[in-house]
Amino acid sequence: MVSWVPGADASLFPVENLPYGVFRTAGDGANGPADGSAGPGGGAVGDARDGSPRIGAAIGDFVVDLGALAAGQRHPAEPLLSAATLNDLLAAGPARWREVRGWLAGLLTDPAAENAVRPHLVARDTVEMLLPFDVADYVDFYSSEHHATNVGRLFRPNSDPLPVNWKHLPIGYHGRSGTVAVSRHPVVRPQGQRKDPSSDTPTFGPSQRLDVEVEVGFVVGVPSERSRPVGVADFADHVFGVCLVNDWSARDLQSWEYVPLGPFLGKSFLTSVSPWIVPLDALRHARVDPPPREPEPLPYLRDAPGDPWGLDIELELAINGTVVSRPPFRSMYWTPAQQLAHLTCNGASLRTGDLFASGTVSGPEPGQRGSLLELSWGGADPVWLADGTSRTFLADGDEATIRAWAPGPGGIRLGLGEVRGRVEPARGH
Ligand SMILES: O=C(O)/C=C/C(=O)CC(=O)CC(=O)O
Ligand SMILES: [Ca+2]
Ligand SMILES: [Mg+2]
Repeated sequence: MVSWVPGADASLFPVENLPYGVFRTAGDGANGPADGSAGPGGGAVGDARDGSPRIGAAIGDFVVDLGALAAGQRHPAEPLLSAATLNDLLAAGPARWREVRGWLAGLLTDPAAENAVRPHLVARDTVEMLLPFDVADYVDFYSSEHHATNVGRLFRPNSDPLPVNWKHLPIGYHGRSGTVAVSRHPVVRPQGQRKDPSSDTPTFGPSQRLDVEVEVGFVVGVPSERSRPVGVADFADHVFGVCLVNDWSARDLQSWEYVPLGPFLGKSFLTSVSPWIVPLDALRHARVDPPPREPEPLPYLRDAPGDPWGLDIELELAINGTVVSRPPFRSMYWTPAQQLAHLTCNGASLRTGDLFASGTVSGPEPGQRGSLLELSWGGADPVWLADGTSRTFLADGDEATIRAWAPGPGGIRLGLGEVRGRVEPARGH
C-alpha cells in the first residue's frame, strides 16, 4: 500500500502497521509551567487539548489524532477514539477493530483525503507517550525453553533444569498490574531482603543484581465469562494486540524470596511496556509454526488445527546503546494462544485490559539470551559495552532498551517500537 504521508512507506510504521497508543502534547498537563500559570491552551503554539491524553495511531514520523479525525469525519467509532485510554476500543471487539483499521488505512492511502487528515497529524518526536490502557490483571509466563533451562541451571544447580511440569503446561505467575508503566518511566533501584550465600542471615538494602527481562506482551480486549474457558482457537476473538515488555527483576531479592510461592517483590516494583500496541491484524505475516512440542500437550492446549500462533518477532536488547542480545520470539515453546487457554482453563475470566507477557525470550545461542542473569551467566562472565566498561547486572544510570520488528506483507518490516528505562539510585530507608 502507498500512503501520502511523507516517509511513511519506507518507515517501520507504514500503513500496514498502524499501532495504537495514547499521547499528549506539551502544555499545562505535560511540560508546561509547574505553577500552572498558563491556562488551558496557554502559550504561543498552544492547542486547547495540550496536556490531555489522546488516542493516536503511528504513521511514519507522525501520530494521527484519532479522536479529532473521527469527529471531523463523523465516524461512528468517535466516542471510542475520543477516550483517554484504549480500553473502550479494546472492549469493542474484532469486527470494530477491523473496521476502524480499514477506515484509517483508507484515509491514509487516499490522496483525496490528505487535506482532511493532515491537520490531525502531530510529529511523533514532539509528543509524550502515556500508558495506553488501564491494566486490569497482569500475568507473566515462563515459556522459553532456553530461558527456563538457563535459569534452572543457575538457580537450581542440583536439580533438573526444567521442572517436571514445564512441558505439560505454560507456567506463569500473577504480577502486579498497578506497577505496570509506560516506556521511559524511571527505574528506581528496588530495596529488599537478600541473603548472601556465604551468610546465614538476610540483610536489607538496594538490590545488587538488578536485571532486565526481554518479553512480548499480549493485550486482552474482549472479556470472557467466568467459568467459560477460552479455547486456543478463540485467541483472536479476545486479544487485541501486542506490546513489548521489560519485566525488571531484582535477582538477589528473587532468589531469596521465591520458594515456594514464586516471584513476588523481586519483580513487582516495576514492569515497563512499549507505548504502541500493534494489532494482531498487522502481524498476519509474522505467524509461524511453533517448535515441535514433545510430549504432546493435553487436548485443551493443542494448537488449533491450521491456526497456530507462533510469531516471528525479532527482538533486540541494548544497554547504553550497545546491542547485547537478539532474542528470537519464534523459538518460544508455548504460544500466546496456549497461554490464554491455560490462563482460563479453570474458569478464571478475562477483563478488558488484562495483560499477559510471554516470559523472558531467550534463543538457543548465547547472543540470544533475554536477561543479564543469563548473558553474564549468573554474574560470572561480564557483558562488554561499546564504551569499554562491562556489566554483570545494571548500574545506576544505565539505560536498557528493547526494540522489535516483525515481517509485514511483501517483505516489508513492521516496527513494534521500543520500551526503555534508565536506572536511578535507590530511595528511602
Ligand atoms: O526459574 C525461576 O525460578 C524464575 C524465573 C523467572 O525469572 C520468572 C519469570 O519472570 C518468568 C520469565 O520471565 O520467563
Ligand atoms: Ca518475566
Ligand atoms: Mg516486573
